[in-house]
Amino acid sequence: MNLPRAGARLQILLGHLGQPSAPAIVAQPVSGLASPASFHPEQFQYTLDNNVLSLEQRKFYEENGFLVIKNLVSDDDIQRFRAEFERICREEVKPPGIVIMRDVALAKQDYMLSDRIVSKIQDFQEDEELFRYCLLPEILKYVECFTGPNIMALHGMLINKPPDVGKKTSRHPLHQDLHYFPFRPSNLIVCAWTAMEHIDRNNGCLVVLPGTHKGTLKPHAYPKWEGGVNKMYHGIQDYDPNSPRVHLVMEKGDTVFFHPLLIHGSGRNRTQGFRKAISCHFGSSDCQFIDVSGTSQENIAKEVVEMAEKKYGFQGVMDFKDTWMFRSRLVKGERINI
Ligand SMILES: CCCCCCCCCCCCCCCCC(=O)SCCNC(=O)CCNC(=O)[C@H](O)C(C)(C)COP(=O)(O)OP(=O)(O)OC[C@H]1O[C@@H](n2cnc3c(N)ncnc32)[C@H](O)[C@@H]1OP(=O)(O)O
Ligand SMILES: Nc1ncnc2c1ncn2[C@@H]1O[C@H](COP(=O)(O)OP(=O)(O)OP(=O)(O)O)[C@@H](O)[C@H]1O
Ligand SMILES: O=C(O)CCC(=O)C(=O)O
Ligand SMILES: [Fe+2]
Ligand SMILES: [Mg+2]
Repeated sequence: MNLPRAGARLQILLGHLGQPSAPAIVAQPVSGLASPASFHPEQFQYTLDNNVLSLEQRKFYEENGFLVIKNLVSDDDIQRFRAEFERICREEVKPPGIVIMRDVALAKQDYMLSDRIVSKIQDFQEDEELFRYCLLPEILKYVECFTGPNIMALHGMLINKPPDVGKKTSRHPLHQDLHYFPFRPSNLIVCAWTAMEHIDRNNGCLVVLPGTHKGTLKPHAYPKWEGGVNKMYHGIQDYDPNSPRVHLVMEKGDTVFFHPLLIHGSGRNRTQGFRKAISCHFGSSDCQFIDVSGTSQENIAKEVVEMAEKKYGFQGVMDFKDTWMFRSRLVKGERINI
């Protein structure tokens, strides 16, 4: 078999295929995390006991499902991520495993690959320069409040939201990131998302529906948008249109941590600039894979497996769980289940 460059982890994965896989657990309702040492054990379900968050911050996350930390990532680091992103767009470096996405409205313009057509890069775990983001102590310090000490980087993205060409394709429909993930419990997963410049409603800031992390995972599908929808940008069909929305205005370096059930999206970019953010999903390595067969996640599982088969050029050997197994990397503590 022609092994892809995605590296050792994929080889290890393939070596294990055909052997009995780790038992999958079935999706279960989210139960509260025991927090024996907590002062108010019954109060905290979404955060772990720690000395990092103030009581006020902890209560805010519990209630709202997100927390913004101002000025967390330095200008120097952001400059380095930007420079590496530009190198990748110019194809000066080609990190294995990376997935480059163009906006659907720009896809058919056959420009050379450049930072003016790339809307997002996914899976930068093999790019040591971008992966530095997932290792930053100031990020991990907060991540640990949600995941505990054994931390996996599950998925990195650098988002380069393009100016909207008038078709509104630059929007990201309202969704829950958990839709993409075959592991649980959800409370041990968190996204860190850092603004790489000033971001507000003009260039398409993050929009969140506070408190929705207390709900369940909703069915997702492609929104019926006239101007087209980007590949895999599934959205929630039946969200309450009157549910209060918060537009997160952020400065360069500000970082929001949010729960994978929090309903969020991002609006149209009305400026001529490419709005940049860098993010990573983290999870506890104590999480366990679930079998998504027969659940609302079946549609995305099928798409991701098809994409992975296309990318790596073989069929029928990978399932949804495998695609996640070889992309994730340990960043702190010990690797246990995932
Ligand atoms: C294991 C490897 C797979 C990993 C995949 C990544 C999985 C991501 C899941 C993680 C979720 C994390 C948490 C939440 C994240 C929420 C999201 O961001 S979901 C959005 C993620 N989507 C992607 O990452 C898509 C990745 N992009 C691609 O794979 C490609 O860019 C592509 C969209 C498939 C196009 O690739 P390519 O074939 O190289 O491009 P072309 O040859 O130019 O076009 C072919 C064909 O596709 C049309 N097209 C191009 N771009 C898009 C687009 N953005 N949306 C829709 N359609 C697109 C193009 O028009 C061509 O069509 P034609 O009819 O065949 O001419
Ligand atoms: N018709 C729609 N269906 C589904 N999601 C939508 C729709 N219109 C907007 N959204 C999503 O809802 C979120 C919030 O939209 P909202 O209109 O409040 O803000 P915005 O689009 O960011 O700002 P503005 O309306 O000023 O452009 C965005 O994530 C957007 O992608
Ligand atoms: O537009 C953004 O930066 C957010 C995108 C997002 O929510 C996602 O990719 O999961
Ligand atoms: Fe998201
Ligand atoms: Mg709008």
